[in-house]
Amino acid sequence: MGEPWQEWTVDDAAGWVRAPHAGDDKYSRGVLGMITGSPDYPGAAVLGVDAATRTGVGMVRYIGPRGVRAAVLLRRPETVTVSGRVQAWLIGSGIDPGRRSFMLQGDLQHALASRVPVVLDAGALDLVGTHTAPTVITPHARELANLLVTREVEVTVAEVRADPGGWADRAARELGVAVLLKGAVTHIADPDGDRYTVTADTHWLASAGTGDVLGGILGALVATHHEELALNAEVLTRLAATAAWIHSEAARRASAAVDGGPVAALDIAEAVPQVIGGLLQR
Ligand SMILES: NC(=O)C1=CN([C@@H]2O[C@H](COP(=O)(O)OP(=O)(O)OC[C@H]3O[C@@H](n4cnc5c(N)ncnc54)[C@H](OP(=O)(O)O)[C@@H]3O)[C@@H](O)[C@H]2O)[C@@H](O)CC1
Ligand SMILES: Nc1ncnc2c1ncn2[C@@H]1O[C@H](COP(=O)(O)OP(=O)(O)O)[C@@H](O)[C@H]1O
Repeated sequence: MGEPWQEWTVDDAAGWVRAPHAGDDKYSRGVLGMITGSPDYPGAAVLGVDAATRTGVGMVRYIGPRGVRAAVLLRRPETVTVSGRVQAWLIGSGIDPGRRSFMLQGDLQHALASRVPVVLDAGALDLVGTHTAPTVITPHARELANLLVTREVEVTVAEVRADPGGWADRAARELGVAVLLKGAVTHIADPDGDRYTVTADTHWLASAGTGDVLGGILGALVATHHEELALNAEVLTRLAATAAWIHSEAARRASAAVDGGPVAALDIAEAVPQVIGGLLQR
């Protein structure tokens, strides 16, 4: 038996955000490398880069096809689109695993050989287990069921939806990585038995691209905590829970700003700095 599930609170989240200090520069704060988006899904890259930038990372290095780079730069001109050293990778949002170009395969191999912590999302979930760096995966129920089936664990989407905690936990043990299973209640588990939940405050979150925003928030938190992660890889689950909490709270604030009305993915990214400001004041 692992630990009981613990709902991640505002005070828990406040322990995992930090403001830069006088001695910092963009590199010491952490650089997030992102291999996301594709000609079919350029928006996923734009959403993830915007969310990561607004979470307060030192630099985002975006690696992707020319047209997607242009879209990213139009929204976030501070993004650097040349390769270089990074402290963490976010890989897979908006990538079709069945349509990886030769160039993309090379970029993926290079990223996964670099041994810095990795967030694997959407079209990169199949890469779990191909590298040794600390890893957190961010599937929704269908993606988790598909991934487990490829690893010879018989499970259906309906079964994952009926027992998300049990399957997040099982996946963490089977795959040997931290798992953030998305849903109205997000379950975060790791192979050592850490288990956290984040219960979404608003169901407006159930719309296209909000998962890409969550990936950006998490990637930024992982990059900015690279020093702690180098000492203790278990920190990944706490960063994942914090990312889910910030995401939920940003959606709540964005909806509250329109009297409880609908929010779209970019609205959530735009609310992130205020959420982080509030956490820093605690
Ligand atoms: N702006 C962007 O760039 C965005 C990019 N995104 C990126 O897209 C990629 C794919 O992610 P995803 O989670 O959407 O796809 P996936 O897990 O393959 O599920 C497909 C399943 O859905 C079902 N289905 C489809 N239509 C349906 C319908 N009308 N009503 C009911 N069911 C329907 C379909 O069922 P079928 O039609 O086969 O019966 C199939 O089972 C991923 O890389 C992500 O990052 C997204 O974040 C969005 C914003
Ligand atoms: N019914 C719901 N209520 C609240 N949050 C939800 C609900 N359904 C999904 N979410 C959240 O919305 C996000 C959807 O992410 P994802 O499924 O990856 O979508 P996309 O691929 O379109 O970005 C996740 O953060 C998930 O936890």
